[in-house]
Amino acid sequence: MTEKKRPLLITTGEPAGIGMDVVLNLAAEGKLQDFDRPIWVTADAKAMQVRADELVAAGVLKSIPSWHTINTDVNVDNFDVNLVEQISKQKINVDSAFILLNVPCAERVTGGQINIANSAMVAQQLDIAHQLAVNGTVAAIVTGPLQKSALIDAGIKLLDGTIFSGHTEFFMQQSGCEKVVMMLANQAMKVALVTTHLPLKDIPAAITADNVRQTVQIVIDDMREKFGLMQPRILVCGLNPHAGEGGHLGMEEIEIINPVLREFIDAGVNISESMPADTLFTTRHLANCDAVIAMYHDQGLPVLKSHGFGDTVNLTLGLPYIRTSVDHGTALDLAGRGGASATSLYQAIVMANEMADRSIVSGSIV
Ligand SMILES: N[C@H](C(=O)O)[C@H](O)COP(=O)(O)O
Repeated sequence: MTEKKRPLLITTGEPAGIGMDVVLNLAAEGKLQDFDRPIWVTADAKAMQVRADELVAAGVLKSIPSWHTINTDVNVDNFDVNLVEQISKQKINVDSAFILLNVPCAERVTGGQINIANSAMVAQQLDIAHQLAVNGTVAAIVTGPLQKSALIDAGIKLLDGTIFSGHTEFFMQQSGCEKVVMMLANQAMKVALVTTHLPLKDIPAAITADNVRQTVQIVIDDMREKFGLMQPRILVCGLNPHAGEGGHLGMEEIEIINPVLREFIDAGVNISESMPADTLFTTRHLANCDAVIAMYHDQGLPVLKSHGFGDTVNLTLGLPYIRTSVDHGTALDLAGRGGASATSLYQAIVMANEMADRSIVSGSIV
């Protein structure tokens, strides 16, 4: 038997949401065994069992998939080494769909009901994921949905002391990166963002030459490294309607965005100057483009999601490891009841697995 590759780690995120449901759906369909990598999943073991029972009772799962539970304690020294040793000593049934890393909740979980007493457990899953990925114990992280407002209400902060605004910012700060890029991808297009989770009023000030330059460079680097596209064709949205209409509808394109883009064009990169977003996102342009860079979240993502919500993957470029994610939220009304689609999670695992395989071939990660 050939040795398996390094594991992929899935975080189930908010326990009251559908994160556990979609993992169970894939496990029950045997789809977690499509990969020649072990699948590790962070969740509360008791809540996972209850959720599986609920999904069987709801007729969603025909039977409960088999998994193997390992208790985790992120506070012990060499947490990741201990974990690998613990797992290697266990006799794990080959039919186990996944290894569950038990991250206990403070209070009992009820599907659909957010309880901020359990938000620390959500953050702990991200801590575990970061540690295991940054040390190379796992090949990639695939994140399930969390409820940002619950973490904020629980007072959970990012490393820099600001409120919790998303996985993207969390992993960026934990990794000590000055800048990462949020990209969402589906069959129709890939869209990267210069700014992420900011109020609309704060966006113009965040469109600086440095920010645009760093975003473009990270997109180029990761299109090469993670997608194997050595000469990516990139189109860039302006900030203002009509990309500023020659300065009549805003000056950011003339003063900030285009000068930076011309640096890349002069260096031989296949990238546009800023284009009106409404015409950029038409079939004619998208047909000749590998990635779009949008200036802000709701300039790019509604277009992308309208072309494949449910089959879209969210990924973070510029991190020292691979992180992909589902495109949907916690769908509290569906937790434990059925109706949650696991297609985005599956696509996120497929993409993470392909990226991990590509990094082995290119030799950038052993
Ligand atoms: N902007 C993301 C989306 O539209 O899917 C979502 O808010 C998740 O963000 P994080 O991956 O940073 O949590």
